[in-house]
Amino acid sequence: MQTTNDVTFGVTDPIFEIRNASVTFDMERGTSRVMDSVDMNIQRGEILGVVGESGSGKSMFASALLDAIPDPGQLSGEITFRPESGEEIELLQQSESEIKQIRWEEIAMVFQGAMSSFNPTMTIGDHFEETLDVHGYDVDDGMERGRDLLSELYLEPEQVLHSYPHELSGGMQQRALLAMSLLLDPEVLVMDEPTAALDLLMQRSIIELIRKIGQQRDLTIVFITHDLPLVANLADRLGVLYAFEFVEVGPANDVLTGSKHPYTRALLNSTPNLHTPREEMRPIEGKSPDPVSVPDGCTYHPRCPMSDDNCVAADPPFQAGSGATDHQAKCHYIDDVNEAVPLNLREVHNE
Ligand SMILES: Nc1ncnc2c1ncn2[C@@H]1O[C@H](COP(=O)(O)OP(=O)(O)OP(=O)(O)O)[C@@H](O)[C@H]1O
Repeated sequence: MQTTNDVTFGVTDPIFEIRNASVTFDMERGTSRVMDSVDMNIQRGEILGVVGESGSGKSMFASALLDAIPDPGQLSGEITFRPESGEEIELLQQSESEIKQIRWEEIAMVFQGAMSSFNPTMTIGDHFEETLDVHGYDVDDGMERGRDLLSELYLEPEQVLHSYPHELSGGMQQRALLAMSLLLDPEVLVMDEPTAALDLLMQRSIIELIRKIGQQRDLTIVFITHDLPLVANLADRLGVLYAFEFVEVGPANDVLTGSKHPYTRALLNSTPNLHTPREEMRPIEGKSPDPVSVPDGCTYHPRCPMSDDNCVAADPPFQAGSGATDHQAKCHYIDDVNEAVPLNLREVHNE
């Protein structure tokens, strides 16, 4: 068994290095720790899929990458952003105005439900112009770029720019938001459930567009979802969140076909095949932990069929087993997991 403190996860050119990042909220009933000492490296140009159940901390992770945790949450630790050119930036040491500049210009974010990101009284064109203007970009050049982006996303530029958000379908709104997020040519796109409100067909077509645009523009994409089948066909690497921390990280194919953590395997087993619509996925047994009182030792032990006294007593470090260190899981028993939690997926592949 290879225990490793190597939390680079084999990433050779990190655009983000996240170390010991935690988010806490002081609540009446105690401190709620909704991100728990997270270490993660993100490779420049990759698509990192972040998956986990509802409430596992996915949105907190997304917000942390922009130092945009909602008040009164407290974000601590180190988040180093290494742009392609220029000096590395310690995100948590930037002033509010410096962070505002980095957001959209370097790191853009697309959330679920485009409607909440658009002002209903402004046309899409007004939004584009305002974004360019606020960031001091040349509006004419920027609008030209905006038109190109809309075309690349199979939208009719003039029609969309002159429309109010409610005049567009959900899929068109989400693509217009995607174009707006790329208007200032960011290096990183953080997407938090960007397709959740759309029907399956539209989700698939937007995923294809995200993949194409990411490749063309050397974008680094962090794609956050509770929908494993959706991200399985998109991500280069997967990070699986459970109880506010990553429990497994690795190349997407390795995680999908040879997952090392019993939680990931339960998640995969709740997905009959990776092309199944979400309606057919089964929830996994047990309840996810309350962030005010996460279990001692391995946080998954109350739900884990493999757990023993050791799991109650000691929080496992990341382990690579006999495999490469780019695929690791936080479990004491990664060498036994194949037998203890067999995968029942009929079809697992990452196209
Ligand atoms: N403003 C807040 N104050 C206190 N706790 C919060 C706040 N926002 C979220 N949380 C808690 O933080 C934890 C993680 O939430 P987060 O939204 O990151 O989960 P998630 O995995 O994105 O879930 P979902 O898939 O449902 O969006 C949850 O327990 C949630 O209740």
